[in-house]
Amino acid sequence: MGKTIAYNPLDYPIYVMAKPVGAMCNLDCSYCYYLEKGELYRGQRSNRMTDEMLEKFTEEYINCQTTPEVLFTWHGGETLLRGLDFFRKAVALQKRYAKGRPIANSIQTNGILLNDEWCRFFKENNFLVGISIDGPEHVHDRYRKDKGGRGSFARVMKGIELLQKHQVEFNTLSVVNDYNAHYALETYRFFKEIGSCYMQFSPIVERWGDRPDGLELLPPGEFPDTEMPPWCVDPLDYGQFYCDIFDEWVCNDVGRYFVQMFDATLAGVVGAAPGVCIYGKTCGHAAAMEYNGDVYACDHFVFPEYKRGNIKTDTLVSMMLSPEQMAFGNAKRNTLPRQCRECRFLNLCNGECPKNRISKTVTGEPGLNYLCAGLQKYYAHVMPYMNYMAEELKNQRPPANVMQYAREHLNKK
Ligand SMILES: C[S@@+](CC[C@H](N)C(=O)[O-])C[C@H]1O[C@@H](n2cnc3c(N)ncnc32)[C@H](O)[C@@H]1O
Ligand code: SF4
Ligand code: SF4
Ligand code: SF4
Repeated sequence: MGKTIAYNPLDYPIYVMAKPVGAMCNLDCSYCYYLEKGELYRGQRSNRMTDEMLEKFTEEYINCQTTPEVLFTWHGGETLLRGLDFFRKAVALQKRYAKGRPIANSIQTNGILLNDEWCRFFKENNFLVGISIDGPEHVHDRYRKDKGGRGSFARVMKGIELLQKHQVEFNTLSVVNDYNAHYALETYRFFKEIGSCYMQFSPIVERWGDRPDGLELLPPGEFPDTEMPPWCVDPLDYGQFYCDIFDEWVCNDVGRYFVQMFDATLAGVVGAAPGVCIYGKTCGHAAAMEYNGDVYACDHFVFPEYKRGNIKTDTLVSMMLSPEQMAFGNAKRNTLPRQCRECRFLNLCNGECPKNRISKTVTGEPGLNYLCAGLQKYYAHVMPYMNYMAEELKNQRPPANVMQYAREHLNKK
């Protein structure tokens, strides 16, 4: 595909998560889906984004946004390994090409390399920092280890203390795996204690396989009966994890702590957009760009068959509006099995993420989400409280009123 369209002609948001470094990290988390992507770039001289690529991306990314504000999202590998100078250049380039438009930056990191200098930079430039931490020490260190097999908890906590010292805005990103699924309340309370007001919990759902390109984790649709790594979460445990956290949240924490899943569910109940692709009707708006400019359908679909092109030869708009990418995004809705189409929670769940649709329905139809049983358990559990909050919102009263109702109701159970 040649470079044709440079400006976005549609009211279609385009997000591209950029990777300043490829599959390079100072940790070696057992469950990491990303480190093996180095196989796709074997033999390359470097896996760091060049300054030229950064400039090209910055200019084009700003120009293709239809909203006044432009949000840059930086991910890795370990994002901070690209060094502070790179991000100083990034901010300078953003200023140059934004021509007065507001710019926001969010960066995802394991937190190990944070020091005073990084934190000052984040504070001065208003970065939102996402920190990966799975819970208290025994939970976090279960899988988030370094290459010598040592847990990384103490180092991450030092990083969080530095962020707090410099008053950098941060949120936490955690996985839900076979282990911490059983420590829901301990994990949630730990995050409250360390001052994480915005929490996101992502399930681990992976399958092992043997692909000719050297990748060992599979996209959906391939090798249906293959083995799952032991750190994957059981669907019902996943549902219970959220139910346990919800009960504490709905009695005490509404309006003080934000859990992405609860916000998305409430949005669905009031008929608003969920704010996160996973629970949306369609997806495909958020691509991932490798350090060398290769663009993939989504960060969870970095496989050669989902590559949309390279920013050196194709524009972001032509890649994001390509028939393949549009079909990818619409497939989220168009390939739902009957069980989902007839599900009473469809408008909230929308079949969750297509990456996790690796199971079959009771009638043997493929494409059911692996987490379905847990999702149903969660939605059934929270519905009375979500409906209560929706009613309060409709009557222009604070949704936090639900706490009184929930305390009375849950205590009776
Ligand atoms: C791949 S890392 C890259 C950024 C950085 N190194 C970090 O750890 O935050 C991004 C996020 O993906 C999560 N993650 C890693 N492997 C995963 C998997 N198999 N399933 C779901 N999330 C995973 C990590 O815990 C982390 O929060
Ligand atoms: S720190 Fe991030 S990139 Fe590194 S191994 Fe862990 S999850 Fe993967
Ligand atoms: S595949 Fe999943 S993570 Fe990727 S855009 Fe779609 S819903 Fe979001
Ligand atoms: S809860 Fe299960 S059946 Fe219902 S929409 Fe979600 S995945 Fe489909």
